[in-house]
Amino acid sequence: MSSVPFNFQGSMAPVRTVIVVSPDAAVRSRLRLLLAGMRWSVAEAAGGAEAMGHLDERPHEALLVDTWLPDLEVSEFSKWVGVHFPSMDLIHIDGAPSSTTPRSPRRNELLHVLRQMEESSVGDGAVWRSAPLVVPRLVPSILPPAPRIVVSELRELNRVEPISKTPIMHLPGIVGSSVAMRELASMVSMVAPRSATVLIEGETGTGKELVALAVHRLSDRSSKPLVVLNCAAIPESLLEAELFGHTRGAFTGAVQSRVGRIEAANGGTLFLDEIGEMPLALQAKMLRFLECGELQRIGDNEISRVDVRVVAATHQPLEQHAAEGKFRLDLYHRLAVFPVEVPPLRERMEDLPMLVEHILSQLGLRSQAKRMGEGTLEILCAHTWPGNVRELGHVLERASILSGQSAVIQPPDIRIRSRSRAS
Ligand SMILES: Nc1ncnc2c1ncn2[C@@H]1O[C@H](COP(=O)(O)OP(=O)(O)OP(=O)(O)O)[C@@H](O)[C@H]1O
Repeated sequence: MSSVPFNFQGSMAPVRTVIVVSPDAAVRSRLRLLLAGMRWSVAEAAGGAEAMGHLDERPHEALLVDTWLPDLEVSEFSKWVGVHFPSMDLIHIDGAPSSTTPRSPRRNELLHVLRQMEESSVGDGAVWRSAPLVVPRLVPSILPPAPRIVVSELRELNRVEPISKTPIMHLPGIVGSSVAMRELASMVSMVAPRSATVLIEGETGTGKELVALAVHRLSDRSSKPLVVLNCAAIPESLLEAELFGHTRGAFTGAVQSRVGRIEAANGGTLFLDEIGEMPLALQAKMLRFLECGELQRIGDNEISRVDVRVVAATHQPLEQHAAEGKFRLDLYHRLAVFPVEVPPLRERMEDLPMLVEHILSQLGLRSQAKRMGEGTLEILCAHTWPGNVRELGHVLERASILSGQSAVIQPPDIRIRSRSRAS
């Protein structure tokens, strides 16, 4: 097959789009180069969830998927692709056929690129296929030529918490395969298709917002709006109008009538972040809405009905606050129809390597892609992460800046504020 050179001047824009899904940046970048030379426009994803994000943004013609993904079972992911994008070609990166997808004329072109890559790698003695970086013992004989994470460190981590054989449930955008995260994923997958109210509890930075997003995206409301309201970010005096809307002249400054967030979410999901910050008086009105689905704008005599699923999140001990009278107990019970707890990072440190991979690949979209040098994961593992995944993201972003032009983050680049260091 002849390859059509890619014209960088733009007269021959890339017309075919493919997502390369592999946890191995070297595999991704080699495929990107080869495919770009054949006029494929290539998007990269380090895992299944990231690939799903790309697919959500716009359709692609094909997916090249590695033999192992950090966040999803390849079979689960392939099944998901088959259901949601039945006309898209999915090819496993080792060239194995996929029974779930059709054979397009361009499939041969992609297989040709894979063969080219294999041949060029064999020439220099390297094995190109991506090895499962985080679970090296599953495929001990295949290691990538330049692993970004030192395998011995990963073995240590794997010893702490063996990877469960339970299939990984899919939570879009959420990385993790620890037992706790699998349990969370299974709970979310079960409740998402229902209309039950969900209360997401967990420390700051654990990913509660991502879980709320997953509940919406995995529900049959996903094509309808997801409206987010952070109860802590809006002054108490404005919160009621923001939620319920108002008529013109309902209060000083209400120069025109306005739809509230609840109404804006009709048919979809309303995510109330930091629900613990909602004033008590408004909690009573919220409870009434949750009980009967009826809505009355401020200043309006009319009552309307809306179909809104409510998902709330809090980092506060809401049950305790309810017992102390700081939060309405009846509202707590109404919200906590289905409570889910997002575990703190320190209780699922086995997720840390794949979170690091994920965050570095995200940072790599904005600037130079980096990998972790020897000894760096040990430093990260010694910390207790009070700010959880958000803190990890900040530490890695700082490390990435401090590493300058180098593609490798070294131990001195990792600066964790001593105030929050593990004792
Ligand atoms: N499991 C995860 N996989 C990938 N990214 C994650 C994960 N958990 C958290 N993050 C990232 O960490 C950051 C914080 O997550 P998020 O805002 O969802 O946390 P939160 O629990 O809602 O925090 P807060 O209580 O402070 O609002 C985000 O950038 C998010 O993308």
